[in-house]
Amino acid sequence: MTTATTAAIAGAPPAAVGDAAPAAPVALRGVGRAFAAPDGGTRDVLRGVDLDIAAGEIVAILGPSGCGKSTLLRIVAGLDHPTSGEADIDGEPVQSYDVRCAVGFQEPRLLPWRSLERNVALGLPRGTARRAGRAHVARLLELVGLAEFAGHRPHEVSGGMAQRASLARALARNPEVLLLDEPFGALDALTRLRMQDLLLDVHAAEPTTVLLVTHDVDEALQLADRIVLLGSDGAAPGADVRQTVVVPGHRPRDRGSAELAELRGRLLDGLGIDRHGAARGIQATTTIPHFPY
Ligand SMILES: Nc1ncnc2c1ncn2[C@@H]1O[C@H](COP(=O)(O)OP(=O)(O)OP(=O)(O)O)[C@@H](O)[C@H]1O
Repeated sequence: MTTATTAAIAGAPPAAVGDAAPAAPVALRGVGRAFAAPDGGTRDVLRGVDLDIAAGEIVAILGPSGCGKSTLLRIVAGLDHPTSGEADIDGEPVQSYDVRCAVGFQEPRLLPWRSLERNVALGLPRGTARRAGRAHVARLLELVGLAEFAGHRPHEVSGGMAQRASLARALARNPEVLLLDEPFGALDALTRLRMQDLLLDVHAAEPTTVLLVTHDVDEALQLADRIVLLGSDGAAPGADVRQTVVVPGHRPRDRGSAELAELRGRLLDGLGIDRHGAARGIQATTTIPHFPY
């Protein structure tokens, strides 16, 4: 067990700020989640999800819209709870609002009246000494290329810069597990590519475990060690792991490689998307269709 985990469980002070980010393995064992349905019954969204993520691994989750990707991420973060099964981090069950995790969303969710620097500082573990906290925030702003904009407020910077500040805020916690829910989904195509490269730089500097939900097959191929396809077998309601794909090659990968293009095709097939479009009246695209309940 890492120092930070021990601290979280025992209520002891967190690991010193500025330590290399720890990384912990994540295990999902038979995770199911049902929600109340309008007819008074329940509706299975996830069922029997089994997944092991190694410490420091980047795993991308792909699946049709509404299949339960965000729900799975929330369960790992302790923001939601499974109806069956369990989620563990470093062999210990996830707790409510688990302090071992940090979550990044599609929108930066920065406080508009605070400077970027003070927004990033919000992510520091409770009880961080002021001077150590300042130094850590400065290092993170440097890492995400915002050192010169530390004093700017969110409305004074671009959407991509705000999202970088949001990533720095998530990292400020020194998370063992970084959970990213479509973190670049709202950005323009070019900024999105830059952010993907930045995430790889950040991961090289702070090799934490990353679980990334994305709708973008190419993004998953560029960033992940493994891609997990969530979906339903059609026989029973609810989604589980349909396929796990190891992405070949070292990061950063050649976005134009034939090997990745072939894998992209296979993933699109797995998602039920016709890559040539016309045959089934669907546009060939990397955008993923809605989950059929
Ligand atoms: N708190 C809740 N109460 C009831 N239903 C919920 C709740 N949270 C999620 N759901 C339902 O669970 C299903 C899965 O939602 P979730 O957001 O996890 O899917 P997703 O795969 O992330 O979707 P998308 O790709 O569109 O973001 C949806 O049908 C959603 O309406």
